[in-house]
Amino acid sequence: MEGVGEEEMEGVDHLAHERNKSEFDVDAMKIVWAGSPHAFDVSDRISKLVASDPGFRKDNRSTLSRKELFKNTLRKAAYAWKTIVDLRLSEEEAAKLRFYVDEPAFTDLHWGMFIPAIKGQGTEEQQQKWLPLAYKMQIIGCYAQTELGHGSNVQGLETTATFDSQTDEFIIHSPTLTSSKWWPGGLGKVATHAIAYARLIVGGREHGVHGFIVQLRSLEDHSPLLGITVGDIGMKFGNGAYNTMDNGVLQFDHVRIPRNQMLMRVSQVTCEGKYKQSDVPRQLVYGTMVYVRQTIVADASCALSRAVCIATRYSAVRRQFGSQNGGPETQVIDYKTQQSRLFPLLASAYAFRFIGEWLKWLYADVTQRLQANDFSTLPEAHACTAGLKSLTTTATADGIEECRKLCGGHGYLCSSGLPELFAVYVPACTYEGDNTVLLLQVARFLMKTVSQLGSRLSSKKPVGTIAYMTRVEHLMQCRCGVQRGFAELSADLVEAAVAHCQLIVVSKFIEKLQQEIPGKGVKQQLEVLCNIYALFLLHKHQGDFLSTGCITPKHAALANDELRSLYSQVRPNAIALVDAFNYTDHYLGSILGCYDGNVYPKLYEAAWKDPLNESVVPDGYHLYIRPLLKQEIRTARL
Ligand SMILES: CCCCCCCCCCCC(=O)SCCNC(=O)CCNC(=O)[C@H](O)C(C)(C)COP(=O)(O)OP(=O)(O)OC[C@H]1O[C@@H](n2cnc3c(N)ncnc32)[C@H](O)[C@@H]1OP(=O)(O)O
Ligand SMILES: Cc1cc2nc3c(=O)[nH]c(=O)nc-3n(C[C@H](O)[C@H](O)[C@H](O)COP(=O)(O)OP(=O)(O)OC[C@H]3O[C@@H](n4cnc5c(N)ncnc54)[C@H](O)[C@@H]3O)c2cc1C
Repeated sequence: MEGVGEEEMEGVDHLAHERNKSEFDVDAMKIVWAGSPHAFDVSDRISKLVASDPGFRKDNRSTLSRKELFKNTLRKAAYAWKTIVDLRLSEEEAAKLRFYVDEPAFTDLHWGMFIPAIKGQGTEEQQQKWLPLAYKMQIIGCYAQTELGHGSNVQGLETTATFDSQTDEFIIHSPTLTSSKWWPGGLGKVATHAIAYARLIVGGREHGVHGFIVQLRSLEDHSPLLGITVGDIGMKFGNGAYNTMDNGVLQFDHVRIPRNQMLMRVSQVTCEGKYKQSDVPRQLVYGTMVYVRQTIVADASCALSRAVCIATRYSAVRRQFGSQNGGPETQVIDYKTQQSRLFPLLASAYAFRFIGEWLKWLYADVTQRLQANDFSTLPEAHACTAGLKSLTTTATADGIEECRKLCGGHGYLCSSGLPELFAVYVPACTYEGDNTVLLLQVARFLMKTVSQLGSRLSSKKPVGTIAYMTRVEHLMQCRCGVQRGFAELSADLVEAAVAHCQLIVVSKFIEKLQQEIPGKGVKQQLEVLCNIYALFLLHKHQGDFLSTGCITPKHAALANDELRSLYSQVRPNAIALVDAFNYTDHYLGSILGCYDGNVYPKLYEAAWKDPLNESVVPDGYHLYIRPLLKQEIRTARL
């Protein structure tokens, strides 16, 4: 372009000066972030494969109508599946490919809930029948639990499954409007089968909510089967965003299914109509939700790190005020206020990465124990997955919005990638369990633990977390001490639950640092981030900590001074710390966050691609504006 200055030239790394400041081995940190050299290799290879394939382009999403958007999502899902089959990708590589395609779609629920539900709650025989069909995508499944009238309260679901011993079948029925299944992803237009949750009725007796495999649509022409009314529930928050997903509505009108389509690992119904409850806790029926909650924690670190990567790179590019004698203005990343807003989010992204790793281990451990009928850690696993899902999704949703604000006006452009990221992400605070409802589960668990163990919740925490542990105990004692009911104190108990989850995140970050971490300066950077995460929360909740007496106002002031010092230590490494996420520009989908930092020319170029700029004179000018300008409307009205 005419008069393009050096600072606007393509192919120049406008963040090179920032990258040269790094005090640690970025490639080694990429391995830490990915989890292992193998995980890094898979991630790196697959993200570049997706980024380089025009079949996965996503920069046009905000200009498509809902129907065009949805059809494009189906195209991409089919294209992704073809790529997986043609390249013979492994399950791990296929999951990474769906992740980097970065579009909410029916496949999320097919792979993320339908298959895990059959694996977790189906008998061996049921797994052998249904899993091969599901793995080959010869059936497409969804997870149909929530209803119009009930979501949080699973025991309040109204759909019925009545056993007919004459025909050895269950009759699945929606007795009321509010029993209509409502929200299941993939249900609206695509799924051929559902895991439907219904109240089991055998011989006139109710046995609570169980899961059933129900075919919804013909595998020949995709038409709904007899007794099935199904459709999409309509537009959701944001324009593109989650509207690539067909969240659906479903009504059953006395739909008959064979008895062997009730998921029978946890409990069984015999052909004689006998209900048998295995000697496993009934809550295993909820096992799929526990599984998805732990994946959502890992996903939180991905979403938050994307937003932080965009905001950090742009904060290093953006200059505003502070020019000395005509020199360059100040990079906004150098302002202490920008650092105090941005760097705790950078630290949180790493903290959530490591807690996600630990939770994955905890879930695998509890699953292994369940196989040996050892249910001893199930309550803790439920409380941890519920609480950490709540904590990390709330912090991530708030963090993405903060990153948008950290980018000023340009953060509000779709081309920044932040509005879409926020709109796609925020339902994570609701789905898989409303965050408050889940914290109440944690509060119940804490109450039980306090009553069993006395005041000390657990001594199994690293030294650095004594203040955090004392805070939880103090919050619990203040609430449990008084003789008022759980409901009356629930708002306070939820605060104690949050404090407990923050204690877990801090202690697991500290434990991570006790491991061998290779790479020049890598461990030192993580120690800085761990201290930022811990001290930022201590500063934010210092009222709690001061009331425990385990820190004094002087300590609180020192902590704040230390935070500022830590921000200064992060500053030269900030760009390298977000480069370590190893995101492609395609996956980031953000002009503000592009790797080379060449923001302004890209913003300017993108503007002209907007359909509104296809004509210089906009549609509607001659009909509405010209008459206005020519006073024709005014005289006409007179
Ligand atoms: C890749 C990323 C993107 C992923 C992309 C994903 C796309 C979107 C996917 C969204 C899919 C969905 O939203 S699927 C639908 C999600 N729906 C939900 O999460 C519903 C949330 N509600 C529930 O989970 C339940 O209703 C509860 C836990 C809130 C209440 O259940 P309840 O049956 O009434 O039980 P309650 O009386 O509270 O507790 C009885 C006892 O059971 C225990 N208990 C309760 N639940 C459990 C459990 N799951 N596991 C073990 N134990 C449990 C309690 O601690 C208690 O123990 P004790 O105290 O007696 O010892
Ligand atoms: C994008 C998206 C995708 C989804 N996908 C699926 C899916 O694939 N399959 C599926 O089955 N479901 C799905 N859902 C449904 C989702 O799981 C439920 O919406 C969620 O569990 C919350 O339940 P609810 O809607 O009944 O909220 P409610 O429980 O009605 O929440 C409303 C308010 O009531 C409060 N509240 C409720 N109970 C209590 C209590 N006991 N104490 C204090 N406060 C309380 C909540 O905190 C909240 O503030 C999806 C939802 C969304 C938004």
